[in-house]
Amino acid sequence: MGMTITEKILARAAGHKTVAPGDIINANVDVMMCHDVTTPPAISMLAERGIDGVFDPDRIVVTPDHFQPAKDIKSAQLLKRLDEWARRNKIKNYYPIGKAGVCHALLPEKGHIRPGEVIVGGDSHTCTYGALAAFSAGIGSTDLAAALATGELWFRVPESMKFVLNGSLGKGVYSKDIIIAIITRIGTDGARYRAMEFVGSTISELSMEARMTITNMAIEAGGKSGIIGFDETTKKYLDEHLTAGVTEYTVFESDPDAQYCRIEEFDVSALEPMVALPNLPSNGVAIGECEGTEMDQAYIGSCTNGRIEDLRIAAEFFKGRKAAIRTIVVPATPSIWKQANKEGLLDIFADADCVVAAPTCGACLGGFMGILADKEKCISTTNRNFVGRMGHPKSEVYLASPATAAASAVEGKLTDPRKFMS
Ligand SMILES: CC(C)[C@H](C(=O)O)[C@@H](O)C(=O)O
Ligand code: SF4
Repeated sequence: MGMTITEKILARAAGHKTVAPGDIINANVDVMMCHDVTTPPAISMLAERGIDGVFDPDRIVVTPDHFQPAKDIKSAQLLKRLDEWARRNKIKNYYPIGKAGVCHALLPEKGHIRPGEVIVGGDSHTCTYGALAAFSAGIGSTDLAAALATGELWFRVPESMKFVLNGSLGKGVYSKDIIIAIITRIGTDGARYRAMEFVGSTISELSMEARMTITNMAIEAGGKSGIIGFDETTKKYLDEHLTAGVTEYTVFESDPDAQYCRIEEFDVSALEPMVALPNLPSNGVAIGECEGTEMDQAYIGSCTNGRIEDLRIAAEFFKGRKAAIRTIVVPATPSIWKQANKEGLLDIFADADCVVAAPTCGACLGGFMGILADKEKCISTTNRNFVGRMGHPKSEVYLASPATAAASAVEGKLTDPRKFMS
């Protein structure tokens, strides 16, 4: 019987010829992503057992991102513990403040993600890296502690669910709209503990950055992981980014007779710009159904849509225009920030009265910056719009693409981006 790409990657990591959904395996972990929220507790758990060293420092990548620069004494303490631990363990892939960026944008950009590998991270959106044909899953601090100390982790092999996307995206419609539409169709538990495999002609046409927006939100449908097979676009991205460290990788692909627990087909050519209404990412509606709803704030950034392509798309809407509401733009990594500066995008944002901040998760999870007050509404390019996600429990978050967020910022209300596109 054939195997899916996910099963093949897990079989190899476990040293088995084959695996099947439901198997419990012990897998070798190739990369472990550590940030400032969930890693300090893992460090403490290990310390309580007299363990300070790590199994292999070269497999660990550390970047503070959620509360950096420190917003208060508590976050300063977390950053300090992470910093001291990373230095003590001589973790060469440590990105201290200044080099640090939003983890899921930084790791692919710096060449830490390779096809065929098993990657875990102490963050639910670690599924992002599956866009590069890797198995990648978010884990909690306890699992992270185990992986850091042993280099291995157990998994139950997930069933795979196939999403066949065909058709070309219309004007003003992006990969963010696709993933909001998918989650709206299957629900926030529609892919619970499953590997979401995205295939089809639409995927082939998408850039690597646009693909990462899709895999990033696999967890919002409950997915264990999201994955996209290797193609020319993957290769080109890797050629440009795998410049240091390990440059070899193994390409796996799903067999034609691989088993899927469910197959969902989408024709994206008729898709409209989507908005996920409060308070779930599955509350997607076409922009026409919510247009005109007044907003108080716009946020453009995060591991979902804070990459250079996203900023380029957003900047088009602000050229020669002003933001009608508070608008916060956060390039996800220092390189993205520098590139946006070089291309004049930061000037466009500043001239439009947007606030441009340094790379951080800050605003995305209501950590700091851009906290919403009672009853305030924010159009956001992020991945979650849960109750209180960006501030007051009575505030509201509307999820959309950078184009819809930027158009809405200019108008001060939910706006169809196609209005500004010729
Ligand atoms: C703080 C962190 C553990 C959390 C996550 O796991 O996703 C955060 O990144 C989020 O987006 O809510
Ligand atoms: S940008 Fe937002 S969603 Fe992504 S890791 Fe940071 S807090 Fe989580």
